[in-house]
Amino acid sequence: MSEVGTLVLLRHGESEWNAKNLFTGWVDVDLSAKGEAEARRGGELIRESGLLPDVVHTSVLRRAIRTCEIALHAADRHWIPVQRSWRLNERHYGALQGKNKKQTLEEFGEEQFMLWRRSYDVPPPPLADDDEWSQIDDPRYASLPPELRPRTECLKDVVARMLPYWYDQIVPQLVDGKTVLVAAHGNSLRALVKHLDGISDEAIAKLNIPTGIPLRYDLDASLKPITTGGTYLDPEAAAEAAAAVANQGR
Ligand SMILES: O=C(O)[C@@H](CO)OP(=O)(O)O
Repeated sequence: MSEVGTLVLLRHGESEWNAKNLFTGWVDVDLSAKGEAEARRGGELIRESGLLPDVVHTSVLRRAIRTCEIALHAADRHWIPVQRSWRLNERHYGALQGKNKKQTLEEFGEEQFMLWRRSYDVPPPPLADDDEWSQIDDPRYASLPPELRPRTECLKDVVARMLPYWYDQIVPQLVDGKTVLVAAHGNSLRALVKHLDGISDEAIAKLNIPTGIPLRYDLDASLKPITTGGTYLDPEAAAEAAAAVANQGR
């Protein structure tokens, strides 16, 4: 049992671009039909486990917002308060946004591909402002000062922009004893898990988070996980799906 509230992490269900094997980042794609079903199943797992969230946090991207809605509907918790922040967005994938993962692997080779995809501190080249997949004119980021608006990010950058939200918005609710659901993305959740579990910059490269399977973290009074790595509500499906994420591009 947690000494504070319980944290539940949920990566969005499969997106249309996950299905097409495209780097996505801040591009605002929808869920695929399979992703909608995964989100529903995620909500059912939440309901069956009795882990009923008091509050939910999402990114400002459609795939996380819709996953949250579908899952909470299935869990009969559609009415809880929602907070959204760009700080929970997927990693901005820079010039890789919109590119096919397999073609990128073939063009640049395994080493460069994995550096861009999973190294802690090597960002892809920046995305040009006039690129069709740029978010530079997107009204949802209009109030962000220029120095906070990424044109590319590595995981280290995601940790740096996500942590203020963790400390200011999520931690106070956990300390208050709430069950807090965070519906976000593969790499923004990797950033959070790295922080929670104290994973090294090298070891984080091997961690992949599957779509649509809730990951429960019980925390002690100092916000450290009681079980390192947390517990997936469907561990077998999570192991299989995480291996599939690791193999994308092949
Ligand atoms: O394309 C992306 O934005 C992410 C998540 O789908 O991909 P990856 O797992 O390759 O970091």
